[in-house]
Amino acid sequence: MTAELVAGVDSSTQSTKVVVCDARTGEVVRTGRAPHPEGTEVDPAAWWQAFGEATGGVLEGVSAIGIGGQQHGMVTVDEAGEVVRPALLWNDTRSAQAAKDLTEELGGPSVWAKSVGSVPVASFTVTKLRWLAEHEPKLADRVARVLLPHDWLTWRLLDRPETAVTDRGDASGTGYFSPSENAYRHDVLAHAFGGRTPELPTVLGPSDVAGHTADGMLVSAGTGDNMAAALALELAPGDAVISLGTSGTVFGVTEHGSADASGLVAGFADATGRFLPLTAALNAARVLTAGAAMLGVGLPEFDRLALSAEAGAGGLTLLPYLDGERTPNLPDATGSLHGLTRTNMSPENVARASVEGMLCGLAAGLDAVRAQGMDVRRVQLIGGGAQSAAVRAVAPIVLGVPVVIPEAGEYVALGAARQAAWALAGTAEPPAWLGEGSESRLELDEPVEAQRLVGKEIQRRHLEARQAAHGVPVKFGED
Ligand SMILES: Nc1ncnc2c1ncn2[C@@H]1O[C@H](COP(=O)(O)OP(=O)(O)O)[C@@H](O)[C@H]1O
Ligand SMILES: O=C(CO)[C@@H](O)[C@H](O)COP(=O)(O)O
Repeated sequence: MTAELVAGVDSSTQSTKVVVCDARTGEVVRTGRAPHPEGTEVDPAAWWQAFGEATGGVLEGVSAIGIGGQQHGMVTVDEAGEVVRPALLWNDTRSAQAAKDLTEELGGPSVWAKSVGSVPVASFTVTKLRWLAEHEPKLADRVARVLLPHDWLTWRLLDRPETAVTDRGDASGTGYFSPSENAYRHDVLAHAFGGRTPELPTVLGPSDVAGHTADGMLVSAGTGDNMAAALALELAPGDAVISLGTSGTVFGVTEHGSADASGLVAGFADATGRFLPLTAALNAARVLTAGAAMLGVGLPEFDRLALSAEAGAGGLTLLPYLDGERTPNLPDATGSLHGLTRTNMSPENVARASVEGMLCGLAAGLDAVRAQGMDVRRVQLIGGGAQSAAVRAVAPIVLGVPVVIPEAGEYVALGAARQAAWALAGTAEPPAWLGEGSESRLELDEPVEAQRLVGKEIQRRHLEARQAAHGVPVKFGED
């Protein structure tokens, strides 16, 4: 008997990735991939083209497909179904002032955290709509529908039906959806968008069917990329994920939603009906690629340099805010290197400080989700940056908890495929895909006590440098 096949798509910041899996076991039988253009403002047509390239020749015999996508991006569509302007992505910081204004206008951080689970920063769709209303009002007037990247791709795949769809996970990153009430806050949207009330996609349940393509493929609801990764990893209580892609995210699945008035933790929904408290840094894997480019080497040599330096980089501390920062909320920040001396100024130490600086931001994220009541006993490290040997060596030291690397895989695409298999099966629970396969996870060496102390010292220096350069208060261990 031939296996029934499902496909999952990850339309992330830098590329589209596709996996085709056996619907029963999750075994990957085919893959595809295509790059996205650079920039924080992208014509969605480029994602559609990348989707076509990545799926070309790969979807034969596939019964169902699900799309996971980068969160928050603002896709605006007019009455005729045409895109009004290029999408503003999650890492576009031009709406930072709009985020501040909206936070004040609608009652302050705790009111926002209680009503939509998160305090808006420039990443959230709602702030991008405010920016559009203020800076491009004529274009704003043309907007008939607002979609997220995964909503728009699903809608295109279904040949632009009258009603577009989304899911609770991705909707929770808009800033106008309440994960605890499971309902849009149309009032918040109208306020932000100067009284305009564009149509929003219908929010489907976790295993609902969005529709069928012209050639009969079932399409599932799809979700945001972090929610899709959580679905693939079948997270248990005590498990946190750190994803090192363009963004550096820290998240776990919880039964109860979070409402962090400090704004560090976003109180998202997950893709199973539960919740996904998450911190997101703007600077992750690209800190390593930028570091390697600056030193004039490739990634393997960059890793070798970082690994040949001592832990602590001879006293160098890199604050890696190369693209501004979101957590902490420093949209206009730039990166900086602290503690340079004639003795420690070497390529090895700079490479090491880049890896340590990136991971210190994520360690602060772990402390923030813990402060929201998340139990963190272990970290699963995923995303492109988790392939780095230097990251694998430094992560256990800086994060201070056991770290595992799941078997190499595209976890966002796998989660989207698992959702498609779930919708296809029509069962109460998603198919169990990990089973025995999870044994192939790589458990990284746990640090000895001396390394743990060095890790704490590296983090202390990071937080102190951050305070000195950006005035963010040091709350070591509970940041
Ligand atoms: N071995 C490696 N060392 C460091 N970074 C890597 C390595 N392999 C891939 N990357 C980086 O990972 C990033 C892509 O990761 P990915 O999770 O696909 O990102 P995104 O989901 O944001 O598109 C790129 O910046 C790439 O340079
Ligand atoms: O904004 C967030 C999470 O809130 C990002 O995590 C985006 O969802 C993009 O993810 P990557 O493309 O970096 O994986």
